[in-house]
Amino acid sequence: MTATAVVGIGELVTCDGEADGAHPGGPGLGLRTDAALVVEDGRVAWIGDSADVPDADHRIDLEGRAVLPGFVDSHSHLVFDGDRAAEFAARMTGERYDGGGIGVSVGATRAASEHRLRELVGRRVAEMRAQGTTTVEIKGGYGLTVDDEARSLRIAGEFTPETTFLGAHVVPPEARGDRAAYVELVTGPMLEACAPHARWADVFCEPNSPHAFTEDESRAVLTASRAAGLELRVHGNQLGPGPGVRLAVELGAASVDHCTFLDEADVSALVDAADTTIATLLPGVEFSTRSPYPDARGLLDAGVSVALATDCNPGTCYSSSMPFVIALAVREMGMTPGEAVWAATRGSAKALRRDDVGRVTVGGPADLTVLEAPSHLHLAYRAGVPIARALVTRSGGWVDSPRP
Ligand SMILES: N=CN[C@@H](CCC(=O)O)C(=O)O
Ligand SMILES: [Zn+2]
Repeated sequence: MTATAVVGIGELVTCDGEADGAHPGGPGLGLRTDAALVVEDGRVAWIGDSADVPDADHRIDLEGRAVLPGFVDSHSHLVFDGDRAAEFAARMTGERYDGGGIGVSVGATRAASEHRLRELVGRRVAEMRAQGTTTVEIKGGYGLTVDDEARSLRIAGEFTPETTFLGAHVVPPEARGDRAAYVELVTGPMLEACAPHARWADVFCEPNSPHAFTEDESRAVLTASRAAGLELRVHGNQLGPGPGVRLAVELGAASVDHCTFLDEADVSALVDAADTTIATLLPGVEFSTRSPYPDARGLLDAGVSVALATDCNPGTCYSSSMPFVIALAVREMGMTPGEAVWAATRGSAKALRRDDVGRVTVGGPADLTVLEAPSHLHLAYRAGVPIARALVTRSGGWVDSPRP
């Protein structure tokens, strides 16, 4: 067994401390200054003051830098080919997003070779890790045939155990004449082919898009997926008010993502379900679609469990950066820097029903992010500056990344 002492940590954020308001009614940021930890075979073996650190085989002196739990990005769509930058540019001059561009990515993804898709996903995952993300969820959803969805999930599974079946992303162009037949395909042969490669099932439940799925269609996909052994997550209330949040809570989904347009009943459903269903906010989407931001402040004050993720995808947010998301959460959604860090680590881990990642704890994996800065406040303060990187990672099959 090899032990590495990491000393000189100016600020250690464990997200495993006494309640301090970083999360409604839950553990707090657990801040320690002048801290050290010992890592043995990829796990945290000791946490304490730098002055008390035990002997170890190796020693890394971080010279006052801050250390956080590795970011947990619980919502991404990394398996795609094609470019939709022109769609983004059109939105910046007033075009509305309605999900129609997903068909463009579907065409390019179907046409790509397996080798190329694997390379694209690998590059995107590396980009995430270089910005401090150590756990990632990856959805399919740009294949939309039995074979193309199974292929996407097989590739995603090479990078993470958190893979999500999203055959119900949109109704593909060739199926538009018969939506019911497409839902039957998704709940039948496509689910059967994909379930062995997925932990989760998701659906784009959105009555405000002609391309996405109604409440009844979404319920059919989610209940069939649950019966096939998958756990549930939902894209809900992204483009306008709708049934997504209530459906997610009714079915005990782990997370309902976007939550941009909520009414009082949605918020109270999320408060009641705070231990089960996390509201995952994706402010990079509002940035990239020029939409109003979700009311994170109101949700936290009401007692909703909130997570943050990138939603990295070619349409609504082609950013893989959790630090960018944290900066938006602080600047645009009224979250404190501490709340935003908690939501991007422990909160996002909860959205994946993971208790091992998203916190720094003795016995847990040494999935750590180190900042080129003395405190977590700098993530929002130095927006756009690449100060975060993964230090040591083990979860999801990722390997060690070098010390800074
Ligand atoms: N809304 C559904 N899916 C993605 C967008 C996908 C796309 O436009 O390519 C999202 O989470 O925003
Ligand atoms: Zn999404």
